[in-house]
Amino acid sequence: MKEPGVKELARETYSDKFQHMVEIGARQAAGQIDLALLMRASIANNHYDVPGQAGPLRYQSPKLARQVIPGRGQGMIATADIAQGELLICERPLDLIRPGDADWAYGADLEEALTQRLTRRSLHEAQLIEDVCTLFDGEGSDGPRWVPHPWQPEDFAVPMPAGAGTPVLERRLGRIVKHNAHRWPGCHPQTLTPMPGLGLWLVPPMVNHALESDNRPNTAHVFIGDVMVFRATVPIQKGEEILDRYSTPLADRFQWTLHTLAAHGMRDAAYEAAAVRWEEPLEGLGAGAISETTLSSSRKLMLDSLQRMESKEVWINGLQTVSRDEYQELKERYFAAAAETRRALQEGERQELPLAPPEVRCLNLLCPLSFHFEGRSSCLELRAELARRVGLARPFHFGEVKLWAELFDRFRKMEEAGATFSTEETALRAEVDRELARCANFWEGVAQASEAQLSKEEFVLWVKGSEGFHLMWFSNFPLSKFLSGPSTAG
Ligand SMILES: C[S@@+](CC[C@H](N)C(=O)[O-])C[C@H]1O[C@@H](n2cnc3c(N)ncnc32)[C@H](O)[C@@H]1O
Repeated sequence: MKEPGVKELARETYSDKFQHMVEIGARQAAGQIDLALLMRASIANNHYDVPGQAGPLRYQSPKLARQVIPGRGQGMIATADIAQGELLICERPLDLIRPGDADWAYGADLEEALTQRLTRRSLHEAQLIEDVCTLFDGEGSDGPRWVPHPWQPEDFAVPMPAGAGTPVLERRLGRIVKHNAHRWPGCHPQTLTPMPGLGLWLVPPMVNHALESDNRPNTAHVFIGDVMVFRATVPIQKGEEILDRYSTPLADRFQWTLHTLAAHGMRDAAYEAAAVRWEEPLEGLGAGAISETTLSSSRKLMLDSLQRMESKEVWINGLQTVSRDEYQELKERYFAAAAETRRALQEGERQELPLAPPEVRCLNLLCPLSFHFEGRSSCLELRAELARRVGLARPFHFGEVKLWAELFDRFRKMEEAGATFSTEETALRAEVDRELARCANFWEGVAQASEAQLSKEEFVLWVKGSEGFHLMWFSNFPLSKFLSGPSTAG
């Protein structure tokens, strides 16, 4: 008689639910993960996590392999060509500290709290600690560095990791957390105030950081509840390294990124040189790279105008400290500099950052100023410009997704409140719809909108639940003022 396979055995022996789990497991092992289902499940669970029935979720594409990369420890290499949009990693955390947990507190040292948790768990969870100890601990030797005690027949429990419960293991776990833990974008369920957590995943930390000299990252990630998902943002050829970036394209100071890198023991000469070019001091980092090039004249003009505006401390002293002429000048100079960047990107030149922190500051400042001087239409346009620039710099990054989703939400709320739209606003709304659909199709994993399972509204609900909308002035500007504010005439 033929031995039953796992599925048959499950069907005959266990409940329907167990069989369902086995089938989900089989599908997920092959990468057939229903991302729309996960997004819906995460919405239903208040974005906290996805229910266990959604599957075991430790998927790593068979086209990825760990390899030693000179100067970088280990990294992930493509062992076959990968198409844009392919799912690379989909995984639940090994551990995650979230708001509401006993050891979470606003402003608490979450790295320390996570280390303490892992130390406690190391006393009785050998598999967990074996997994954790495959991660980079900052000391340079490659590969797994934990050896279990050999099991003896007289042992009455599973083998404990060598050194479990000792300060030596605790210190090592601390180093592993420092180098591999990931900020988790949580928010208060009612107020949507950001309340980040900190987690440790197994496969995502194998992805190294793309330095400026590496070209742009070829992957991006999002969180669906507690699940971390990576997709290829461009086609990746066999042999290429999979690279993300440990920094946000929305950083409005070079320092942000430089400190993130420093925390990882890394420096990026090209990025430091860009900071020098854009006249930001490299505080606390010692001598940085010397920039051999200077800013192009259009960027220099934009920077001069921005610095003049910033010296007025507009965020403290109010928008009225800026004259209409000064506003117009900054806007024109921004668009002249941006046109140069777009041209260079189209021609494949990479002399300047695709989005520099002063440009982010400039757009963040122009957004309220445009409302003040020109009205709603212009303000929406400048917010969309930020989304476009983030999309150019880091396509499909969650920052881009969030900006389009927020604009979609804003337009919908304006419509619900009875707003009528100008011709420009109608055209902009169509662009927002298209861009949001592009982002949603990418993360849901469908080729075109007609195959999507989630409506745009559901997608936005998922995006909003993960961290909320909270980026600068626009996010906090009340809808009512947008309905009754300055007319769209200049
Ligand atoms: C999350 S781990 C990445 C995997 C790690 N390379 C390994 O061997 O397991 C992060 C650490 O990898 C190293 N790393 C990542 N990207 C790098 C890069 N572009 N250049 C040098 N080191 C890098 C840094 O030491 C960083 O703290």
